[in-house]
Amino acid sequence: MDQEKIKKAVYDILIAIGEDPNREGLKDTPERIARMYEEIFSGINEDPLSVLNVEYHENTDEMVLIKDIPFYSICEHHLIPFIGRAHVAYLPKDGRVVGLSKIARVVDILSKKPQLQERLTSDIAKTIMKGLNPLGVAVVVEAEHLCMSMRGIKKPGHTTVTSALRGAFKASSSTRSEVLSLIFGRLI
Ligand SMILES: Nc1nc2c(ncn2[C@@H]2O[C@H](COP(=O)(O)OP(=O)(O)OP(=O)(O)O)[C@@H](O)[C@H]2O)c(=O)[nH]1
Ligand SMILES: [Zn+2]
Repeated sequence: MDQEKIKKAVYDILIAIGEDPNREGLKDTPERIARMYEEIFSGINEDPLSVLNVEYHENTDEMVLIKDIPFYSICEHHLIPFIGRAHVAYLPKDGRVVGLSKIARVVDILSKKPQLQERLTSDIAKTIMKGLNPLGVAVVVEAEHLCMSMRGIKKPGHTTVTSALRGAFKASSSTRSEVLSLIFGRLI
Protein backbone atom coordinates (compact mmCIF):
# COMPACT_ATOMS: atom_id res chain seq x y z
CA MET A 1 0.00 0.00 0.00
CA ASP A 2 1.34 3.46 -0.88
CA GLN A 3 1.34 5.25 2.50
CA GLU A 4 2.73 8.51 1.10
CA LYS A 5 -0.04 8.76 -1.53
CA ILE A 6 -2.71 8.12 1.11
CA LYS A 7 -1.23 10.82 3.39
CA LYS A 8 -1.16 13.34 0.55
CA ALA A 9 -4.73 12.51 -0.50
CA VAL A 10 -6.09 12.86 3.06
CA TYR A 11 -4.19 16.15 3.48
CA ASP A 12 -5.82 17.42 0.26
CA ILE A 13 -9.30 16.25 1.35
CA LEU A 14 -8.93 18.15 4.64
CA ILE A 15 -8.16 21.31 2.68
CA ALA A 16 -11.00 20.63 0.24
CA ILE A 17 -13.59 20.37 3.04
CA GLY A 18 -12.45 23.72 4.42
CA GLU A 19 -10.31 22.43 7.30
CA ASP A 20 -6.76 23.37 8.28
CA PRO A 21 -4.69 20.17 8.02
CA ASN A 22 -1.88 21.81 10.00
CA ARG A 23 -3.89 22.56 13.14
CA GLU A 24 -2.98 20.66 16.30
CA GLY A 25 -5.79 18.06 16.22
CA LEU A 26 -5.40 17.27 12.50
CA LYS A 27 -1.68 17.42 11.90
CA ASP A 28 -1.14 13.67 12.44
CA THR A 29 -4.45 12.61 10.87
CA PRO A 30 -3.15 11.86 7.33
CA GLU A 31 -0.53 9.54 8.80
CA ARG A 32 -3.05 7.90 11.15
CA ILE A 33 -5.43 7.26 8.27
CA ALA A 34 -2.64 5.78 6.17
CA ARG A 35 -1.85 3.36 9.03
CA MET A 36 -5.54 2.59 9.51
CA TYR A 37 -6.04 1.84 5.79
CA GLU A 38 -3.17 -0.63 5.98
CA GLU A 39 -5.22 -2.48 8.61
CA ILE A 40 -8.80 -2.17 7.35
CA PHE A 41 -7.90 -2.86 3.70
CA SER A 42 -5.42 -5.65 4.44
CA GLY A 43 -7.67 -8.17 2.68
CA ILE A 44 -7.00 -6.62 -0.75
CA ASN A 45 -3.69 -8.47 -1.02
CA GLU A 46 -4.38 -11.51 1.12
CA ASP A 47 -5.44 -14.93 -0.13
CA PRO A 48 -8.26 -16.34 2.05
CA LEU A 49 -7.57 -19.85 0.73
CA SER A 50 -4.24 -19.83 2.56
CA VAL A 51 -5.95 -20.33 5.94
CA LEU A 52 -7.91 -23.39 4.80
CA ASN A 53 -4.95 -25.58 4.00
CA VAL A 54 -4.93 -27.36 7.39
CA GLU A 55 -7.63 -30.02 7.37
CA TYR A 56 -8.54 -32.68 9.92
CA HIS A 57 -10.33 -35.93 9.31
CA GLU A 58 -13.27 -36.74 11.52
CA ASN A 59 -15.86 -39.42 10.95
CA THR A 60 -18.78 -37.07 10.34
CA ASP A 61 -21.02 -35.90 7.55
CA GLU A 62 -23.13 -33.63 9.77
CA MET A 63 -23.43 -29.89 9.36
CA VAL A 64 -20.93 -27.54 10.99
CA LEU A 65 -22.34 -24.04 11.60
CA ILE A 66 -20.41 -21.08 12.99
CA LYS A 67 -22.93 -18.42 13.87
CA ASP A 68 -22.57 -14.72 14.66
CA ILE A 69 -19.05 -14.08 13.36
CA PRO A 70 -18.71 -10.30 13.73
CA PHE A 71 -17.14 -8.37 10.86
CA TYR A 72 -16.42 -4.82 9.71
CA SER A 73 -16.22 -4.07 6.01
CA ILE A 74 -16.23 -0.97 3.82
CA CYS A 75 -18.93 -0.06 1.29
CA GLU A 76 -17.24 0.50 -2.06
CA HIS A 77 -19.65 3.28 -3.03
CA HIS A 78 -19.01 5.61 -0.09
CA LEU A 79 -15.92 4.17 1.66
CA ILE A 80 -17.67 4.05 5.00
CA PRO A 81 -18.32 0.91 7.04
CA PHE A 82 -20.95 -1.74 6.90
CA ILE A 83 -20.97 -3.72 10.11
CA GLY A 84 -22.57 -7.02 10.94
CA ARG A 85 -22.41 -10.73 11.51
CA ALA A 86 -21.77 -13.66 9.21
CA HIS A 87 -23.18 -17.16 9.70
CA VAL A 88 -21.29 -19.87 7.86
CA ALA A 89 -22.22 -23.56 7.57
CA TYR A 90 -20.73 -26.43 5.64
CA LEU A 91 -21.41 -30.13 5.16
CA PRO A 92 -18.13 -32.06 5.38
CA LYS A 93 -17.29 -34.41 2.53
CA ASP A 94 -15.35 -37.61 3.30
CA GLY A 95 -14.89 -36.39 6.90
CA ARG A 96 -12.86 -33.32 5.88
CA VAL A 97 -13.21 -30.55 8.49
CA VAL A 98 -11.13 -27.48 9.41
CA GLY A 99 -10.45 -25.69 12.69
CA LEU A 100 -13.43 -23.50 13.53
CA SER A 101 -11.28 -20.38 13.77
CA LYS A 102 -10.23 -20.83 10.13
CA ILE A 103 -13.78 -20.12 8.99
CA ALA A 104 -13.78 -16.89 11.01
CA ARG A 105 -10.37 -16.04 9.51
CA VAL A 106 -11.82 -16.40 6.00
CA VAL A 107 -14.58 -13.93 6.95
CA ASP A 108 -11.98 -11.55 8.43
CA ILE A 109 -9.72 -11.57 5.37
CA LEU A 110 -12.57 -11.19 2.89
CA SER A 111 -14.24 -8.39 4.85
CA LYS A 112 -11.18 -6.13 4.84
CA LYS A 113 -11.64 -4.49 1.45
CA PRO A 114 -14.05 -2.10 -0.28
CA GLN A 115 -17.00 -4.10 -1.64
CA LEU A 116 -20.72 -4.82 -1.75
CA GLN A 117 -22.34 -7.10 0.84
CA GLU A 118 -23.55 -9.46 -1.91
CA ARG A 119 -19.96 -9.98 -3.10
CA LEU A 120 -18.64 -10.56 0.42
CA THR A 121 -21.34 -13.20 0.93
CA SER A 122 -20.66 -15.08 -2.28
CA ASP A 123 -16.87 -14.80 -1.88
CA ILE A 124 -17.07 -16.49 1.53
CA ALA A 125 -19.09 -19.34 -0.02
CA LYS A 126 -16.75 -19.59 -3.02
CA THR A 127 -13.62 -19.72 -0.83
CA ILE A 128 -14.96 -22.50 1.40
CA MET A 129 -16.20 -24.53 -1.58
CA LYS A 130 -12.79 -24.24 -3.19
CA GLY A 131 -10.63 -24.71 -0.11
CA LEU A 132 -12.52 -27.54 1.59
CA ASN A 133 -14.56 -29.09 -1.22
CA PRO A 134 -17.51 -29.87 1.08
CA LEU A 135 -20.92 -31.25 0.06
CA GLY A 136 -22.38 -27.78 0.54
CA VAL A 137 -21.90 -24.31 1.98
CA ALA A 138 -24.45 -21.84 3.35
CA VAL A 139 -23.53 -18.25 4.15
CA VAL A 140 -25.89 -15.65 5.59
CA VAL A 141 -24.66 -12.12 6.24
CA GLU A 142 -26.61 -9.53 8.22
CA ALA A 143 -25.31 -5.96 8.28
CA GLU A 144 -26.05 -2.30 8.82
CA HIS A 145 -24.63 0.04 6.19
CA LEU A 146 -23.55 3.40 7.60
CA CYS A 147 -24.10 4.90 4.13
CA MET A 148 -27.81 4.18 4.68
CA SER A 149 -27.80 5.14 8.37
CA MET A 150 -25.83 8.36 8.81
CA ARG A 151 -26.46 9.93 5.39
CA GLY A 152 -28.69 9.72 2.30
CA ILE A 153 -31.88 7.88 3.17
CA LYS A 154 -30.93 7.91 6.92
CA LYS A 155 -32.37 4.64 8.21
CA PRO A 156 -30.29 3.72 11.26
CA GLY A 157 -31.08 0.28 12.66
CA HIS A 158 -31.95 -1.32 9.31
CA THR A 159 -30.51 -4.73 8.49
CA THR A 160 -29.57 -6.03 5.06
CA VAL A 161 -29.59 -9.83 4.84
CA THR A 162 -27.79 -11.64 2.02
CA SER A 163 -27.27 -15.34 1.47
CA ALA A 164 -25.23 -17.68 -0.68
CA LEU A 165 -26.18 -21.36 -0.82
CA ARG A 166 -24.05 -23.90 -2.61
CA GLY A 167 -24.20 -27.68 -3.18
CA ALA A 168 -26.58 -29.60 -0.90
CA PHE A 169 -27.87 -26.42 0.74
CA LYS A 170 -29.16 -25.27 -2.63
CA ALA A 171 -30.30 -28.66 -3.92
CA SER A 172 -32.17 -29.97 -0.88
CA SER A 173 -35.01 -27.98 0.69
CA SER A 174 -34.82 -29.92 3.99
CA THR A 175 -31.07 -29.25 4.35
CA ARG A 176 -31.69 -25.59 3.53
CA SER A 177 -34.53 -25.37 6.08
CA GLU A 178 -32.33 -26.99 8.72
CA VAL A 179 -29.51 -24.48 8.33
CA LEU A 180 -31.79 -21.45 8.11
CA SER A 181 -33.72 -22.58 11.21
CA LEU A 182 -30.45 -22.94 13.14
CA ILE A 183 -29.23 -19.52 11.96
CA PHE A 184 -32.43 -17.63 12.67
CA GLY A 185 -33.41 -19.59 15.79
CA ARG A 186 -36.88 -20.61 14.58
CA LEU A 187 -38.41 -23.24 12.31
CA ILE A 188 -38.30 -22.28 8.64
N1 LIG B 1 -26.60 -3.76 -3.52
C1 LIG B 1 -25.87 -3.06 -2.64
N2 LIG B 1 -26.02 -1.73 -2.60
C2 LIG B 1 -25.29 -1.05 -1.70
C3 LIG B 1 -24.38 -1.66 -0.82
N3 LIG B 1 -23.81 -0.69 -0.06
C4 LIG B 1 -24.37 0.47 -0.46
N4 LIG B 1 -25.25 0.27 -1.45
C5 LIG B 1 -26.13 1.18 -2.20
O1 LIG B 1 -25.40 1.73 -3.27
C6 LIG B 1 -26.22 2.77 -3.81
C7 LIG B 1 -25.38 3.87 -4.38
O2 LIG B 1 -26.29 4.69 -5.01
P1 LIG B 1 -25.97 6.03 -5.81
O3 LIG B 1 -27.28 6.59 -6.29
O4 LIG B 1 -24.88 5.76 -6.81
O5 LIG B 1 -25.30 6.93 -4.68
P2 LIG B 1 -25.98 7.97 -3.72
O6 LIG B 1 -26.55 9.11 -4.48
O7 LIG B 1 -25.00 8.32 -2.65
O8 LIG B 1 -27.20 7.09 -3.14
P3 LIG B 1 -28.06 7.26 -1.83
O9 LIG B 1 -27.40 6.40 -0.78
O10 LIG B 1 -29.42 6.73 -2.21
O11 LIG B 1 -28.08 8.71 -1.43
C8 LIG B 1 -27.14 3.19 -2.67
O12 LIG B 1 -28.45 2.78 -3.00
C9 LIG B 1 -26.63 2.39 -1.48
O13 LIG B 1 -27.64 2.05 -0.55
C10 LIG B 1 -24.25 -3.07 -0.90
O14 LIG B 1 -23.47 -3.72 -0.19
N5 LIG B 1 -25.01 -3.72 -1.83
ZN1 LIG C 1 -22.35 3.01 0.79
